[in-house]
Formats: sequence, C-alpha cells, structure tokens
Amino acid sequence: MKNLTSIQPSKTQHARLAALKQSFHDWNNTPDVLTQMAKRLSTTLSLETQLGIVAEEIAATIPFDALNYRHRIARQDFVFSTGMGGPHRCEYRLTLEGSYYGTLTFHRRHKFSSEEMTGLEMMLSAAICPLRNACQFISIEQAALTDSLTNIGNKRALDEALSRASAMADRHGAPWSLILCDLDHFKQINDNHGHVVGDHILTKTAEKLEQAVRNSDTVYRFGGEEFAILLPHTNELDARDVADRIRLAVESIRVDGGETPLTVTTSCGVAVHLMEESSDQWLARADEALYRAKAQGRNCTRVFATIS
Ligand SMILES: Nc1nc2c(ncn2[C@@H]2O[C@H](COP(=O)(O)OP(=O)(O)OP(=O)(O)O)[C@@H](O)[C@H]2O)c(=O)[nH]1
Repeated sequence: MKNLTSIQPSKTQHARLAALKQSFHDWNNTPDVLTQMAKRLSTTLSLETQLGIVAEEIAATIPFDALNYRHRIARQDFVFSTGMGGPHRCEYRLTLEGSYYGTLTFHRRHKFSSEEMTGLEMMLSAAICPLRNACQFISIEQAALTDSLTNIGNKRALDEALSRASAMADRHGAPWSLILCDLDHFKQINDNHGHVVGDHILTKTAEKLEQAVRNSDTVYRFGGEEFAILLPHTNELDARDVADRIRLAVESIRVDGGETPLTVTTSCGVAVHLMEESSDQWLARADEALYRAKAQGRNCTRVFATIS
C-alpha cells in the first residue's frame, strides 16, 4: 500500500474550520432572510408549497396584496394565486439558463418603490433554482403518466384515475362509467401496411376519442391498441351512447393507405362502477363487456349490465 503523507492541520485550515463552525451555527440558529427561504424551499418539490413559502417569506420584508403565478407545464396550465388584487403590479418572467419557469406577478394598492423592487428581485433570484426543480419534477411526473406515442394518459395514469374514481363514487354515490375500446383487426393493418401506418392510426384514434368526449372525461391508452375513457357523473345508458359516438368517430378516421384510404373500427365494453368494488374488479367487468363485443361480431358496444 502506498504511504500517505500525513496531513498536518495548518493555521489556515484551523481558521476555515472555525469559520465553518460559525456559519453552521448561524445557518442553523439565526439564518438570514435568503438562507431561511432557501432552507424552507429545499424541503419540498411541490410547486404549490414552494410558491406558498415564497409568498410568505417575501411578504415578511416586502408587503403585497396579491401574488399570481402561471406557467404551462407538460401541456397543463399551472396557476397559483394568493390574496386579492391592487392596481399596481410588478411582473417577473422567471428564467434560468435560457429556460422559462413561469411568470410571477405581485399586486399592491400602493406603488412598489425601486428599493422594494430590488428586494423582490433578490428574493426571486434565491428562489429560482428550487422553483425550477419543482417545475421539472412536475414534467417528469407527467411524463411517467403519459403515453409517448399518443400523448394521452398511459396505463399508470389510468390505474391512478380508476382508484380515485372508485373512492369518489363510493363516497358521493354519483355514477362513474368506464369504456374500454379495442381497435378491430389491428394486427392486419400492421401486417399489411407496416407499423408506421399503425402508429399513425393509434395517434389519430387518441385525437378522435378526445374530441368525441366531454372535457370532464379522460382518455387513456392502456395497451397496444386498447383505449379507456373514464366518465364522471355518467350512468350506464349515457355511457353506452358515448361509446357508440366514439365508434362512429373512430370509423370516420381516414389514413392514406395506397389506392383506397384506410379505415378502422373499434369494439367497446362499458361498465358503471358498483358500490365498494375495487378498481380492478371494475376494469375486469368492462373488459368482460369488451370481450363480448369482440365475440359478437366487433364494431359494436356491449354493456356489463347492472341490476338496479
Ligand atoms: N403500430 C403499432 N402496433 C401496435 C402497438 N402496440 C400493439 N400493436 C399491435 O396491435 C396488434 C394487436 O393484435 P391483436 O391483439 O391480435 O388484436 P387485433 O388484430 O386488433 O384483433 P381483435 O382485437 O381481436 O379485433 C398487434 O399486431 C400488435 O403488434 C403500437 O404501439 N404500434
């Protein structure tokens, strides 16, 4: 083994260690305004919580009447507001290393002085890194729940949504319906026209499904050519109508397939949530209805009927 030269603590090192000890003491016991805010921000990756902390810490030094934050992250608008208006405002576009992380606006009844604006800028400079991390965390979380081909929710997103929907249906008693759609003879499209055309049809299908349903309904791709639509406040009868509308929407898709345009049909299975059933049981009943639609000729809707 190589001999290591023994390191003798020098005077400078002693001084540095003493300074470190002092700064640890200050950081721990009497942090300055910026350190205190940075410490609090580092405890969370929730953008909402971070913005609450920023609002509190800034208000302690620079009072304001309202703070608004808006940013579009992963195709979704994120909005945070605290307090009530005021005619004067200071607006900051938050950017770091060329990337944009939202716009923060402070409102107040009285004008902000230039000294106060400098203070705001200092506080925001100290907050921008944690805010950037929180925005990126939302993007990563969103990506893990999104199907990369069609840009709609994936199987994981469906599982989470079904669990939430089951809990809400049990608690409030409102009907929730689930529609499963599976494109018919999709293998033939891939085999005859190639996967690129197949992928294009899947993308078009996702678009059509989203257009065919209400804003409050959500569409997921949970398997190769399988889609799911979750419909809040929708009973069996209405869900059946939606499923038939969806089938017509999918039938209207036209994709360039050589001499004649390619078309596709879909089979649908519907199940309304039953009191206290698990999301797996609910999904299994919708799947059973879909299986019947396939077995009974395809391009049709079957409902897992409930006796009420
Ligand atoms: N292009 C493309 N094809 C996919 C994707 N995922 C799954 N598939 C294909 O979807 C096809 C599904 O075939 P099957 O399960 O036999 O079903 P089907 O041919 O639609 O027949 P039915 O469902 O019984 O009407 C297979 O050929 C898979 O390769 C994808 O991401 N892109």
